[in-house]
Amino acid sequence: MSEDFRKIRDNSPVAQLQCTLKSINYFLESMGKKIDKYDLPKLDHGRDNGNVSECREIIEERSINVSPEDFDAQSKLNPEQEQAFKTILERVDSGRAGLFFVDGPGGTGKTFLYRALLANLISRGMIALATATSGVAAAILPGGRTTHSRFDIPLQTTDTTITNMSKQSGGAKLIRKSKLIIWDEAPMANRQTIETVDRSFRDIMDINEPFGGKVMVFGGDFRQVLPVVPKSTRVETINASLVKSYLWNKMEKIQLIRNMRARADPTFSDFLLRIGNGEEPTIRYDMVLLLEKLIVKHDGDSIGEDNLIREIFPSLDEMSSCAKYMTERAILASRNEYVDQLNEMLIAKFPGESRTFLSFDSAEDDTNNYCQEEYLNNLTPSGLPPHRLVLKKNAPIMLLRNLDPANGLCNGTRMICRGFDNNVIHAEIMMGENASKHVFIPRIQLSPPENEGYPFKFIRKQFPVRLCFSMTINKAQGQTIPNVGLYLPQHVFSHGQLYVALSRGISMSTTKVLVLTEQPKRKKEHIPRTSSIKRY
Ligand SMILES: Nc1ncnc2c1ncn2[C@@H]1O[C@H](COP(=O)(O)OP(=O)(O)OP(=O)(O)O)[C@@H](O)[C@H]1O
Repeated sequence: MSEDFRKIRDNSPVAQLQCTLKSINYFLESMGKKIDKYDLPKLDHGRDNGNVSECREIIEERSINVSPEDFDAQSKLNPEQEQAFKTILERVDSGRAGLFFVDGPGGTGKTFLYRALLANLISRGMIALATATSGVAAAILPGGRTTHSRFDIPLQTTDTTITNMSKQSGGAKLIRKSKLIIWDEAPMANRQTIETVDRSFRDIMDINEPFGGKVMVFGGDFRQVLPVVPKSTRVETINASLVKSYLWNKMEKIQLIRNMRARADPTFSDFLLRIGNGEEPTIRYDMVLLLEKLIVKHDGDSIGEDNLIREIFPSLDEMSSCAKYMTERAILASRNEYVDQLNEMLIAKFPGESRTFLSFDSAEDDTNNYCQEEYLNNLTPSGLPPHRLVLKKNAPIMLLRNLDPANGLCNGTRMICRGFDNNVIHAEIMMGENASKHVFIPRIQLSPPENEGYPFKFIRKQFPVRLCFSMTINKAQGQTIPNVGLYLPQHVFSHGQLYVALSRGISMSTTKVLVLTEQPKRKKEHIPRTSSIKRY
């Protein structure tokens, strides 16, 4: 690693050493560890290594390769995408400021458009940054990073906060050099987070214009999931939305309208659009009727879950080692407990010998030992791996931490478990720019977020992964899943959730829904059992 830094012009041995230590520290911190705990030369935290960081961050950006498909995307754009592409490129080439919002229902090709833009600028030697609110959305963009890690945004933002990037930092230098910055899944971000970045950019650029006069492209779909504000009312959630920001009216809106994901099945894409826009008529109790073709049938003799699994994962035994087969399918559910239940069923059916990895759980500051280990083992905080992690070779797994975003290891990255040892998992990345890359995942210490509400600091040492035959609807946002199942033992939480889940699919015949909730009765019309879902 230090070799990389040696190549940098004017880098003295001391700076080279500090650079290397800083890099190691960066990786260790992402695993919840501190460099000071290791027998290494001392890292000078106060040192201004802006030059060095600049080089590291800019070198990283400059090393992004444009894939031939992304380059070709420019010639495949549909008319609305092409218009957007031209408008944004003209703004970049003119050197003027630009603030855009690309709005389009799921599958209308927002990500496709970003990839075409990035390919064009990067291949002309410019720096164009791809960021997204969620790790999953970031992982499918070339060089994609979460906005939190890219802009060093504090966890708690207010109407006055700024980011942790200093004006001299490498991050700030990267911003100054960037010709275009993309922020995907912006509707999922709290407006204060976006405003915090705006204030920082004005400071970094020394220009009191939105985002310091940069060309910014925000994008997303307000029909999908909105910002998560813990324990908030509906009004508070709406107030946290980007549309309530002083920036919203300044954004030039670009509309994409054609569903490119489900373009081969117009009946399905029209149905999705009606669900997304809230135009699908409700029957009773705010329910919408799902088309018969989507429904997985079950009766007293068959267990619905088994039928759903068979629909989405046919011939599991023969296909278990095929990466393409695994990438193209998943069952979505609204809650972690349902996801766990389906994953347990699927790993039991999956061929091969299983290995169980138990976590080491502890409670910090619990000197009287009130928290028994057994109790801690039973806790299932969101975002943490299970205490009992059962793995098999070739099973699909999902990463739960941003271990190394620059190399595609983000919270939400889907991988295939290719092997394991006591303290390491060998995995192959399934999606995005880093697909097919082989990586090693260590056991690390993980804690739930502060607002999870435990009266002690809970620490779990485990591999930061969970099985992902099934995943939560939120985790699937932004992905195309050609064979998608939706498991609904209870009604979805929100209208957006149903829409996100269904719009991952590409056609009616490869999208299947298992509804186990009680159905409302209608007097005259026959409503197939299991065909309606509550909507808010
Ligand atoms: N112009 C196009 N030509 C061919 N395929 C396209 C085109 N635009 C999009 N696609 C394909 O359609 C699918 C959906 O596109 P994409 O993921 O970009 O949509 P999105 O608007 O980002 O969706 P979401 O909101 O769900 O994240 C992808 O498989 C993509 O490759």
